[in-house]
Amino acid sequence: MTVNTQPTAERPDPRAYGLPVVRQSEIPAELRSLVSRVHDLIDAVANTEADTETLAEAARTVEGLTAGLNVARRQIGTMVKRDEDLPEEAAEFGTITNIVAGDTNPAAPPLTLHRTPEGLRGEVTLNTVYQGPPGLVHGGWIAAMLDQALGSASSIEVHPGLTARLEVNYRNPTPLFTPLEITSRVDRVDGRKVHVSGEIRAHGKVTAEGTALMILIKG
Ligand SMILES: CCCCCCCCCCCCCCCC(=O)SCCNC(=O)CCNC(=O)[C@H](O)C(C)(C)COP(=O)(O)OP(=O)(O)OC[C@H]1O[C@@H](n2cnc3c(N)ncnc32)[C@H](O)[C@@H]1OP(=O)(O)O
Repeated sequence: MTVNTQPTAERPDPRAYGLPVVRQSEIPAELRSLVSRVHDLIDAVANTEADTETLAEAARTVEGLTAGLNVARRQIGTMVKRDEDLPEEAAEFGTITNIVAGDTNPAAPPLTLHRTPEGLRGEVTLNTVYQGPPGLVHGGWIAAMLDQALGSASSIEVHPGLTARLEVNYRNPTPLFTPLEITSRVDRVDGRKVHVSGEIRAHGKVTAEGTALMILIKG
């Protein structure tokens, strides 16, 4: 997708870029169930010490399932429309396979962010699939979650944009298997430049802080 990043006052409609849009309520319960089970499967595969016969049988089964699902694939860039209760021009769009928050991505935690009077807030608990150092969240993944939270703050509060610069300060280790609170907000808007910031907290203590510059895309 080529994104034209000229100044604009109106929220862009992905359909104008030839991108299909799926409403969240249109995602079948069966697909949500499959995504959840494969999410658990990824964790099981990453950690299994099962015998080789069990592993070989699992590989054959998964290969067959993969072929069955690949008979019909979504277009790259398919978007999901969130906040369905909001008018079209105020709704948030995101790619349906987004690695941090995608509704249909079994590798995503997923992180769901909600509006608060201060900005956005979400909670997520990560397992060893997201592990870097022993028992801790991978630093790249911390950056990815902050990027998502900061980008969403711009997208929801101002206008969608692309990350031009992201800085992360790792203040304390971010633990696995612990509810993480993620917050973000818009600090300043300067034309097409949106300055955003956010934090990740565990047990109320900041583990990572992020600041970013988002450049607004044209609608
Ligand atoms: C289609 C439907 C849409 C729906 C959509 C929904 C999206 C829903 C989002 C959800 C949340 C996602 C969260 C994940 C967000 C990512 O992961 S985005 C992916 C990672 N980022 C990228 O791939 C961006 C790659 N970089 C680029 O494409 C281009 O450099 C940029 C950022 C678009 C800017 O290029 P440009 O549009 O040509 O802008 P340019 O004229 O160079 O600069 C404009 C201004 O910004 C300044 N600037 C630009 N870059 C920088 C920088 N790095 N440092 C400082 N200043 C800078 C310039 O100096 C200029 O300032 P002024 O002269 O106006 O004072």
